[in-house]
Amino acid sequence: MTRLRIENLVHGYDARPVLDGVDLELPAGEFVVLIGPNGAGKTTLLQCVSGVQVPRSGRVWIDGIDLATDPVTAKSRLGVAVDPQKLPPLLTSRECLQLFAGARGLQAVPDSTWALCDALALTPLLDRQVDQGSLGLRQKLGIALGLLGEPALLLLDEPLNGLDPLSAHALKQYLQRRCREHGDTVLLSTHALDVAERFATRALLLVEGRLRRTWSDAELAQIRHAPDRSLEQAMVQAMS
Ligand SMILES: Nc1ncnc2c1ncn2[C@@H]1O[C@H](COP(=O)(O)OP(=O)(O)OP(=O)(O)O)[C@@H](O)[C@H]1O
Repeated sequence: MTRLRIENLVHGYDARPVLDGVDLELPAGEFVVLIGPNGAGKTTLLQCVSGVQVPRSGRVWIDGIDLATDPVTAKSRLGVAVDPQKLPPLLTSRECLQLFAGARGLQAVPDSTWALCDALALTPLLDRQVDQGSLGLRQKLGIALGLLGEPALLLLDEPLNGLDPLSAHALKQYLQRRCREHGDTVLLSTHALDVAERFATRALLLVEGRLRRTWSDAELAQIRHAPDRSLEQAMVQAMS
């Protein structure tokens, strides 16, 4: 089953082109890491898939549903981390989770979300008001809220920035499990190349709005097991 299909996606801001004809097809169960230099268009690409940006042209299907013609159903399959700046400041983290669960049509916050809160060391802080939490805490809450209800396609834009190493590791393991055990698909942008090397089943290099290079699961495994090779080195080669 194809979780995400993108066809000839073009987007830009004012007269400036940013995405220059992106084609992509991601099957169920893939953990895909999007890498590329600053300004390559990674956030813009994720925002075109999540519907935050309306592309100038091209099409996006989520679980076979056209984002342009049936955005409500398409977005119901999506999990997108909530921006820590946009969380309700006066609610506690627990109240935010309950509110978002209701908005997703759930009777209660699912056990899987509480388990993620545990893994991210968020549980002891759930009754603290959002505006009294650290940025890292708000970021963890934004991730837990975005992944609530076990959506099939998870879009995460630099989710590891600001997370302590233990929480970052727990999140990577959680995402890997979602892909392996539930057949969910993750598309995660990052500058942390170890995520691609150690956790991903595919890495994509975006340069100037175009997908320049893809590393398959087998290629990533080769890089992982060769002491003299690294994705950093492979990325530099692909860029030159
Ligand atoms: N809202 C916006 N209005 C105008 N230009 C924008 C906007 N958002 C992004 N851009 C520009 O689009 C280009 C791509 O930005 P984008 O944030 O998608 O890149 P990125 O690959 O995510 O970068 P980074 O790795 O630095 O986060 C950049 O030149 C950026 O300045």
